[in-house]
Amino acid sequence: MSAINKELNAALERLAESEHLLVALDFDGTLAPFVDRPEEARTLPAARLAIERLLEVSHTTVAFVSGRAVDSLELVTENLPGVLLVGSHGAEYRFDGVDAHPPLDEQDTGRLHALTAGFSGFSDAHPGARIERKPAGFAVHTRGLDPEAAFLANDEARRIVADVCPDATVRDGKDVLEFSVLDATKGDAIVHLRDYTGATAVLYAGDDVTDEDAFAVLGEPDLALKSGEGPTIAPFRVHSPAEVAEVLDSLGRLRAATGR
Ligand SMILES: O=P(O)(O)OC[C@H]1O[C@H](O[C@H]2O[C@H](CO)[C@@H](O)[C@H](O)[C@H]2O)[C@H](O)[C@@H](O)[C@@H]1O
Repeated sequence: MSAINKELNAALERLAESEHLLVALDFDGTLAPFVDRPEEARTLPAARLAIERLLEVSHTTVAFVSGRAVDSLELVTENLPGVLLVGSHGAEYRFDGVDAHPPLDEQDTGRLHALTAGFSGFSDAHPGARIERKPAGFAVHTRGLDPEAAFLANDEARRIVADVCPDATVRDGKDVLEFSVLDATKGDAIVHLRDYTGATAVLYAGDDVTDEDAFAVLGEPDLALKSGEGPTIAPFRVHSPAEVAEVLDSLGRLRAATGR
């Protein structure tokens, strides 16, 4: 059965007619199924093919908007030329080969050092919990741990941060707890991307709580698509990265059929 119902199909048809379309996509859980080791995640082949087709259509821009550091995002998305990259939940940009790094001032740098020092013995105390470093913070991964070990790791991580950097931005994700000295959001990223590309309409697809910030800045000409379970303000929902790929494929075909 198709993931695209009548209402979603009508919304895609409308979107395909827009003058300049921005297709902005979260990565983990949206384009790529979850795996235990973040560096091993990859875009589903069907999604990659659909994105490559969208990239061939004129007046169409594709962007990946992720919580990952931009280097990690580029690695796991296997360097698709022409795609704009946003990392660290909106704090890092790599557009057309040009990087904009987080503007860490002296105070932020001090807070980042305090966080790093605070977590120095963490991995030894919590075997199996993995630390992923990012330019403005890091993530504590607990995927694969038994629930009690995950609870203890998260509990201690929160306690350390409350002690050494109480005003850090804390994000609770899917088997991951993240800390950052910056507070950029994916909503900021969409505002910036819309401005940079001159897009007249945006499709944003995402699966996690941080994607709600992106959905929140979408308006009448746009389309918000939630992937998977959980509460959302997005009016449309599909159930898996495979279904996101189906939507992207359909959008690409509709857009190409407009003669662009
Ligand atoms: O905004 P996203 O692109 O969805 O990134 C959110 C976080 O995704 C990654 O972690 C998640 O995916 C991992 C690989 O499948 C999985 O092992 C982990 O449990 C998930 O939480 C990434 O490693 C984080 O840095 C991102 O912030």
